[in-house]
Amino acid sequence: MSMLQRAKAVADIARKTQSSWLDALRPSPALSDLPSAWVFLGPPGVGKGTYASRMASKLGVTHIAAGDLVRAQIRDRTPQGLKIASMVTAGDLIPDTLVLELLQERIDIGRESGETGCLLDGFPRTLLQAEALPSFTDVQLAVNLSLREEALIAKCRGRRICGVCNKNYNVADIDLPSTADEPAIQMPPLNPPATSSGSHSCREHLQVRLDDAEDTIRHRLQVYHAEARPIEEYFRERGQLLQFSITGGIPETMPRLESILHRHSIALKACQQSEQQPQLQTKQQQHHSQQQQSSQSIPQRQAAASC
Ligand SMILES: Nc1ncnc2c1ncn2[C@@H]1O[C@H](COP(=O)(O)OP(=O)(O)O)[C@@H](O)[C@H]1O
Repeated sequence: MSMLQRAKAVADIARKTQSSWLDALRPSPALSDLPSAWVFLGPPGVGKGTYASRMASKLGVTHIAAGDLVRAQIRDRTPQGLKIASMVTAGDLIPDTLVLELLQERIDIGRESGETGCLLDGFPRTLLQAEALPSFTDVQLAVNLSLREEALIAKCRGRRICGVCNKNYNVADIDLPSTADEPAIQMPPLNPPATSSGSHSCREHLQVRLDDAEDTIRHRLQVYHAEARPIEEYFRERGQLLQFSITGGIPETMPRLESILHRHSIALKACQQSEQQPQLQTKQQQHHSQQQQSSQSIPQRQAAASC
């Protein structure tokens, strides 16, 4: 085999391995005709949008950010947008009925264009929203991101958005030592590229969100803490809650998140398959699978619990 042939063979194997890895990672096909969904929970500034959007583009599924749907209404000065602008600027939540309407509309448009799965971020934010979610998506997993409070505030203050393409950047350079109860955190800034990629240079269009003023950030965190517990409980009771603590920047966090989601997805798919053939499982097999479950990781056990 020539050097070139060998290189091609290696590249082929790498491509196949990568695509089967991605296939396993993708949200499972929904059991109903609703789109399957993973939701990304967590406080303002934790990086829900960053990780959900990167994960979605990696998996080829849609990323839907509730905050973007809300801001589009304000930007387009729709009747709803005019009603909610001051609530958003003050850091308050907008009414459940309105956010549910916006999400339902977005999911319907996606279904018409053939979308079968999505990663949601910034939704649900109240228990009522969590309870309403199964009427329009097949929720399979809730990834609950967490990060030290000082880092959350620094990240919200450092957030910059490109006014042209809506891409998120962050100028905060976070380096917090560990404390008795908290891990050290190191997060370098995420600056826009120095050169323009395509039609514009993000560097020239960076904007600060009105609700990223320090007082408003603290208020948003209070609002988050007031609503978060019951939502986490809701998903925990269903075996769908996956806790994920962030301690570093994107290059360190993304592979860790991918690998935990990968394990979770495999377990969930195995679970769905066994659900489709429950009658084939003998008592002996059940005993064997119980033994295996006790050595699974937390997400695998959660997935098993949810099936
Ligand atoms: N699910 C939701 N329910 C109610 N209000 C929402 C929801 N999602 C977004 N909003 C409104 O949009 C604002 C911005 O949301 P988002 O972009 O997700 O920011 P962050 O997660 O940084 O607070 C929120 O402070 C709130 O006013």
